[in-house]
Amino acid sequence: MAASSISSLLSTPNLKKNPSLSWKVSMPSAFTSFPQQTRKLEKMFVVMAMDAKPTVLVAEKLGAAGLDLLKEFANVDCSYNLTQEELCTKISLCDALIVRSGTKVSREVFESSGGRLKVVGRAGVGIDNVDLSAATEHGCLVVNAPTANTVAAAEHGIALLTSMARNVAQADASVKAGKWLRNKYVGVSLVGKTLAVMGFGKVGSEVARRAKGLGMHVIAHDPYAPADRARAVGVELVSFDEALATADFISLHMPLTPATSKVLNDETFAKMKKGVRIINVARGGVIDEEALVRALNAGIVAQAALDVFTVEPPSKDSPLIQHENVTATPHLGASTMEAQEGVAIEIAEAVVGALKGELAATAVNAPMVPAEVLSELAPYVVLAEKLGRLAVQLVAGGSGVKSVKVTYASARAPDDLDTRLLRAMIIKGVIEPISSVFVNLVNADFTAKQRGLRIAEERILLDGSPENPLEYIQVQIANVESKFASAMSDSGEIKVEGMVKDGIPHFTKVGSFEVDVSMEGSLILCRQVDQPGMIGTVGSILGDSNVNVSFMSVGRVAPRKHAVMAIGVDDQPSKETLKKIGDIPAIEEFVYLKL
Ligand SMILES: NC(=O)c1ccc[n+]([C@@H]2O[C@H](COP(=O)([O-])OP(=O)(O)OC[C@H]3O[C@@H](n4cnc5c(N)ncnc54)[C@H](O)[C@@H]3O)[C@@H](O)[C@H]2O)c1
Ligand SMILES: O=C(O)[C@H](O)COP(=O)(O)O
Repeated sequence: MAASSISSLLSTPNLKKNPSLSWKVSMPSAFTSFPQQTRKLEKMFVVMAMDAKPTVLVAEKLGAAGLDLLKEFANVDCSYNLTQEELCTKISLCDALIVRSGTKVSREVFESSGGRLKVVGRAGVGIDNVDLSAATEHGCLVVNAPTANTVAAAEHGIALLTSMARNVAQADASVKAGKWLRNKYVGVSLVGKTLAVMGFGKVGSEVARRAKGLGMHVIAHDPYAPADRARAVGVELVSFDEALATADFISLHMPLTPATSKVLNDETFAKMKKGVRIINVARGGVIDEEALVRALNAGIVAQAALDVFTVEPPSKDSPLIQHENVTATPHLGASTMEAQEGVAIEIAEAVVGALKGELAATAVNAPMVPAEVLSELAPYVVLAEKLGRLAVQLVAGGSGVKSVKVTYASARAPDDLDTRLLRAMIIKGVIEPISSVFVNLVNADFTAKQRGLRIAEERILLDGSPENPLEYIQVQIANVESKFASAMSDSGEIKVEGMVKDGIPHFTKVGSFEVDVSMEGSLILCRQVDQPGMIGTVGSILGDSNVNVSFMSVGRVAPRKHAVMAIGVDDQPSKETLKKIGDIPAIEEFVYLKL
């Protein structure tokens, strides 16, 4: 593939005004639907012959500066507090929709749009309220505003920390009720106390800076953050268990992902210092709320200050909300004048740009590249992203994900294979599973740099026929510990490798073990004593749990020594099923990875 054809991937498609029509927008967008990697690539050139301005539905309050920007370009319908039914009715007349966290943009909304909806703008960071798969399948771009409310969220986290420590909310309510209970609301000091920041990203690092200013000793847990970045602000990165065991205060700032769902639960509360205090301005789902009530009643947790909840708004009668040691705010982390003006401008610019057919740096399910360019690279793009996902999920700790080395083995001459697209997808695969950031072709290198992630690329020129772009791709992550020791190379890096077979991405090597598994669904890796019956034993456990196996392969360095079994599964096995596999005597280690 000539380098020049790739450069067009990074350019902004020109908007062609068609004089024959009052307005014509061509939005070149080709989405590779990663969840269905084998899905034939679809080229979706959306042509909107517009006799009038596009219509933008603003379904939640948006700052005036953003509304003014939108009105210069489109008809703007501000309709708040719509029911799902009302939203589905209105959306069929709209070209763009802007929401915050309070509107569920479900598959039904995209279906009701009838193909007219071209972009959804999330005026904030988290897009867990938007059905991304449905958006992509319906050719709808999703953009967000990932940075404008960071400081606001951090300030709210500090506000909750300090007001909780001094019982401000409870004391205020009692004074307003005509009481004067000075002895009841004796608080605790912050200076010298230990704050554990769980998730050292944009918000978490800003909270850490402010807590240091309050004289607190700040530690952080974030398996993926570079240690030197934490040290730069006087924060020590520690293990999850160490954070729980030593913190006087715990502040949550990780995204809601399958790995962080209910990460605070009965088991982890039991590991905390008695009397710990919890702050959550991330996502409600990272806490098992019933377990938190139990921990509060048992005195394990002295107080909790919560801005986010698994169901919003929470029930007024919820035991958590009604608990006297809980301070609650209605998801106010981003609710400052300044933050709301910032996200409003950011999202308005992104939505207008998208309607003009421009690639947006804050696109979440970005249009990858025109189909004709991807037609040759499509399976390798999916392979690259999944290898990145595989590698980062194996990280167990260490000094953070700072250095990723990518090796491309190809018989193609260097200038006949532009790897920028593959590089972007590997960055996407490494960052997205551990962050609320969404990586696309436009922002990949910026996002990596922002997180202190260095990507080194190497080529191996192979002999043989150059008909295939690549023989294999290898991804290595250095200076980290691995959840699966067998994934470590002889030189101490996590190493995974893959190739494309018959158009399907295959996982072909982990550490020094050769395997061969189609990269569909999810993956179980086991290292076991190489002996007869292992495939059957593991297969039976999965079968008994109704988990369908898509692929199974065994790699070994020498017979009757050790082997690695790689099992592709269509469904996520339960924790109990995975435990049964781990309990097989011959299984020395295993790990479950979502692709
Ligand atoms: N309450 C609010 O109004 C409000 C406002 C802004 C952001 N948020 C939420 O706060 C969260 C963080 O936002 P951000 O902008 O800082 O995101 P970010 O992506 O910058 O930071 C998230 C950090 O979490 C880390 N992480 C991922 N998995 C982890 C794990 N298992 N354990 C520990 N750390 C882990 C990542 O490495 C990353 O550094 C998001 O969920 C976002 O939606 C809420
Ligand atoms: O993810 C975010 O940006 C915050 O949760 C803010 O959500 P909001 O826009 O509903 O305030």
